[in-house]
Amino acid sequence: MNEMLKAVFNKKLPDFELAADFSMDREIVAIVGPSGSGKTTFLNCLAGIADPDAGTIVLDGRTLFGKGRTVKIRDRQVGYLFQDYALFPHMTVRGNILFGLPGKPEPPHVTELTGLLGIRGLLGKYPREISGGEKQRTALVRALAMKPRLLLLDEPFSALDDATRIKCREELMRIHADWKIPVLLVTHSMDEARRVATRIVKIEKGRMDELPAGPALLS
Ligand SMILES: Nc1ncnc2c1ncn2[C@@H]1O[C@H](COP(=O)(O)OP(=O)(O)OP(=O)(O)O)[C@@H](O)[C@H]1O
Repeated sequence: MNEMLKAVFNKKLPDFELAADFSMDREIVAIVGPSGSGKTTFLNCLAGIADPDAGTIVLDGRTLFGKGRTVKIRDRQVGYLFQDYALFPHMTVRGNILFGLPGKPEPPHVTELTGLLGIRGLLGKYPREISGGEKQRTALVRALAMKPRLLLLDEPFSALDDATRIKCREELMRIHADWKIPVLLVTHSMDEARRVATRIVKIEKGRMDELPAGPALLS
């Protein structure tokens, strides 16, 4: 396996310790587990929002954390779609997407993504003027705008109605087929994990375990 991401680290949380031992290729891996089990903390450590107490995180051969080194968030090239989308309310869809990108002209891949996700007509609107599904698409384009080497999605579809959720999932899978970057998807839904991911990892009280693939085992 061509290992794109390897994360082996520990982080103390109030009630237990997150013990991450995880690696992945250019695939979609679902992270499941009960509320408060450490899923978001795991993503935060990968993104650089939180630091492990000890261990290493290596992405595409580059050490992001460990061996006396902590690469800053903005230098990690990790795209992160937060649980609540976290769009800036005072910025338009275009402003949100291009925030943090150097230079003003819209890069061609952003034009392509906004076209693919059908939000070109919304670029001048503000988050309060668009629907949940449109916010989700905007947040996804923003997470992809800086061409990340790793994409983290924290319950990206949970606030959407069924039809929009199915459409957004399909779009994600199409983008993944195109970009072929590793994608980590936190979800509460086993059904979603099974539909979208090639592997499923369960976190429970900070312990990670790979679940065997196969619908019968994933009820
Ligand atoms: N910055 C923090 N300070 C103190 N405690 C924290 C912090 N971040 C997380 N925790 C605690 O660590 C545990 C794991 O939280 P985390 O958000 O990673 O869980 P989760 O699996 O993502 O939960 P959910 O599914 O509800 O989003 C929880 O008990 C939480 O209260």
